[in-house]
Amino acid sequence: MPGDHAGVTDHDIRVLDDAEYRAAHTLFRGTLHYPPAPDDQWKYAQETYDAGRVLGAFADGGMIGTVQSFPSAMAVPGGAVVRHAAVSRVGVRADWTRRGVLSALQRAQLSAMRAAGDVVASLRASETAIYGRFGYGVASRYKHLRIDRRRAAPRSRVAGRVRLVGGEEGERIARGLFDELSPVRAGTISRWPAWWGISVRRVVGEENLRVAVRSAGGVDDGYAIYKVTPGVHDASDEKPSTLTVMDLWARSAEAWADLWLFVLGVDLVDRVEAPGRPVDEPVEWLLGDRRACRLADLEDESWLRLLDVPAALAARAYRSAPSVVVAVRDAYLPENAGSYRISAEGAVRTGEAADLVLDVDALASVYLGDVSFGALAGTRRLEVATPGAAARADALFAVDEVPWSGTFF
Ligand SMILES: CC(=O)SCCNC(=O)CCNC(=O)[C@H](O)C(C)(C)COP(=O)(O)OP(=O)(O)OC[C@H]1O[C@@H](n2cnc3c(N)ncnc32)[C@H](O)[C@@H]1OP(=O)(O)O
Repeated sequence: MPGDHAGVTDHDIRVLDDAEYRAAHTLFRGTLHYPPAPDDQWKYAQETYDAGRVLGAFADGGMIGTVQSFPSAMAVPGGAVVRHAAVSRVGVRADWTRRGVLSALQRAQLSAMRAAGDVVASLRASETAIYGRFGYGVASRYKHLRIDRRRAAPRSRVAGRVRLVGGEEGERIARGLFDELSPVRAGTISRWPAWWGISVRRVVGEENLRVAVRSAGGVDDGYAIYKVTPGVHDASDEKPSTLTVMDLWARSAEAWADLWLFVLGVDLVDRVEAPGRPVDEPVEWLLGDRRACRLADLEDESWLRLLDVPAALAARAYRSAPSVVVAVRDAYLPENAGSYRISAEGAVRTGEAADLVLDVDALASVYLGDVSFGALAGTRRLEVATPGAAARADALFAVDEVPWSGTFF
């Protein structure tokens, strides 16, 4: 497959074999300005390379760019779960950027993922300018909470039992609970087995991760993975002792509250940081002083790509409301382009005139319910051909819970 940006065809794209994964890993890390992974890190990273899912771009006899994806599934509004590719490790060598190498890699990867039966793909973007052109739209956001633990004054105490579980047993319990609790909320995904190795097991020794498991009546029903970075309390160089919540999932509101009360109760901690949390998580309501809990950041989380638009539209549920015809443009996967009639019964292709016209990245942004058609119309991200159509679409696409992924990759 030759590269095809602005007529440039000076590089080739192909699927890598396992002898080439380490070079791809080194290339990607280099684009993020990291040195090659040492052997003890590579041991975990190499398990995340899947046959057929890693592409490389080649020129002058060497690798100049790479992309890959992990096999996963994603929950969509209404509770259905669709095949999902978690796209990651996107990089082009600095001496080959802005010559269409990523564009060619994207074209090849998008087609390959669709052909393999993935319905959606998602990624976490290093920069916001990169992925919209390839059809990815922001479809969920997360918040980063920063809690002054010494002011927080929790209003209640742990009601069930929370215990620290070390080693393999802690990971085993966390994985079991996670697999039950995700994918469930729209936007949540399944984690591929190697995720746990590289994101948890590798980090346990390096960063002193702790796994807290909550139970009631002898049944485990939630967990939190956290780490504590001891502070410095010299008058000249004050740094707070910080507990960071890495992962927290619970089967019930009771379990959720207990896990938060537990982390807020760990001694010799000044600050609790919780990045990557759902936008609607009501932590401040647990506290006597709600101002101890600050919103440190609100960021784009999932950049979603609808690979198979008819399948993705058919998979999600719609509310009862008058139907609407949506026309979709898709430059990279033209088989998705066309009009779809969306009603409470589902979504079907149609030849009827469109009420709304939008690009596939904008469709991805409304798909899980994070933003409304009305908001996109107001910001000129979609064309309204029939007055009132954006409100009709919003009634159909309405969701009860804001989408969230909760898995960083
Ligand atoms: C999911 C993840 O892995 S996120 C990590 C992404 N990787 C990085 O951030 C590592 C550092 N950056 C890089 O490796 C490269 O700059 C990449 C991969 C982001 C882009 O690769 P390139 O080969 O330069 O992209 P390519 O030449 O195909 O660009 C296509 C278009 O996107 C634009 N573009 C690409 N990257 C950027 C960027 N970082 N900022 C602004 N515009 C960009 C180009 O200008 C071009 O626009 P045009 O079509 O109007 O000319």
